[in-house]
Amino acid sequence: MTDPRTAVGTGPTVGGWPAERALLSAHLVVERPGFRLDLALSLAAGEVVALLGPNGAGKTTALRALAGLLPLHAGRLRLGEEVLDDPAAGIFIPPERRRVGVVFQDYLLFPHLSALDNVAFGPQARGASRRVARAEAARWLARVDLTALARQRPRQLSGGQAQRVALARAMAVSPDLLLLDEPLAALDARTRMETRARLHHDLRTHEGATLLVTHDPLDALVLADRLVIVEDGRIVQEGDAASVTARPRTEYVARLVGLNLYRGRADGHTVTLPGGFAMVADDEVRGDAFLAFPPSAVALHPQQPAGSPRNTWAATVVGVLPHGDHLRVELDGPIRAAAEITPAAAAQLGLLPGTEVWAAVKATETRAYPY
Ligand SMILES: Nc1ncnc2c1ncn2[C@@H]1O[C@H](COP(=O)(O)OP(=O)(O)OP(=O)(O)O)[C@@H](O)[C@H]1O
Repeated sequence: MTDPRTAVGTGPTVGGWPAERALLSAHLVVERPGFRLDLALSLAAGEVVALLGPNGAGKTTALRALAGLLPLHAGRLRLGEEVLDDPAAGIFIPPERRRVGVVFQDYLLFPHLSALDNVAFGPQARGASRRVARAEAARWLARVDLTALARQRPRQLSGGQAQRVALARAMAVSPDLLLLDEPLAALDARTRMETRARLHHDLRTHEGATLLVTHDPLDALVLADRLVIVEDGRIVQEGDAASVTARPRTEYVARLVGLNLYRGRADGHTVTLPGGFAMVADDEVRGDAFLAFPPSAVALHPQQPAGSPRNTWAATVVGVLPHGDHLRVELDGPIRAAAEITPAAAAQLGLLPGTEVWAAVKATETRAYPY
């Protein structure tokens, strides 16, 4: 069989596959008062994609449209060989007839049913006999290591266990598309870490495509092969974690990956930012460009540092916040920037809101790239 990844084609690709060969191919257009979702999404079989974005970006709307809980106003949704939604052609397949499994944020387990019957619900709703559905459910519970809890009701389960029952329930219908809406958000930090590792393992064995909606960059980085970032109903950036974190293209993405990011005009190694402040970067770019550097690259001094080929500027401290075992210092000046320094350095500088300092960043720690 020809590997579609090596097939010749000039069209758009998804995870290295031509988009027309993707398992899921969707153009989702949903209109709401004051909001329009307009996203093109393609997912390959076995691929895990994280949909990330700020509040109100349209992530849940996209997930609901894929599940069939919201009809498209325009566009088209194909999963495998089947068109699930195509308003222009008058096609709309209801949720229960889609090969789609959903894990909702609060899991939505039936409180009066045992874990086993919760998982058996899907296969039974799709026509399996009670006996077959329960056998199938037992197999799925074993797969997520919950056989011992099969008879428990949801209120007798911990958050992590309930999450895994919800996952088993979604997977028990052998979905071509698995949708996870903030699957770890309801868990405390410790359970979250363990459950994330479990989920990573379980998703690797899922043969269909998986779309994960999350706010948490760590979930996205650990669980997903590819990130799709949505702002105001549109995709603003997509790619694997390494390329997105190396070259953020919006302020939201820069904050997500913890970088200072600016837009300017580049002329070789110099990037001039709005307001006229110019910075020197290692990269050579011409024309419209992004300039990015991590807060950890910003050194703070009481006086202007002399004699080094650095980017330096006078700044005013506007805030100091703990950040892990460091402090994050918000600076105002010719540019707004965040610096990350040790508590010892902060004490030496006597940093308080209003303190005047000099900031310095080496050109070698500053990246410039076109947009
Ligand atoms: N039931 C609804 N009726 C009308 N508008 C809605 C409804 N639900 C959401 N919206 C609007 O649609 C837009 C997208 O919301 P959505 O919930 O999809 O964003 P989100 O990215 O999932 O946000 P969050 O991260 O806060 O869950 C927002 O402007 C929201 O106000």
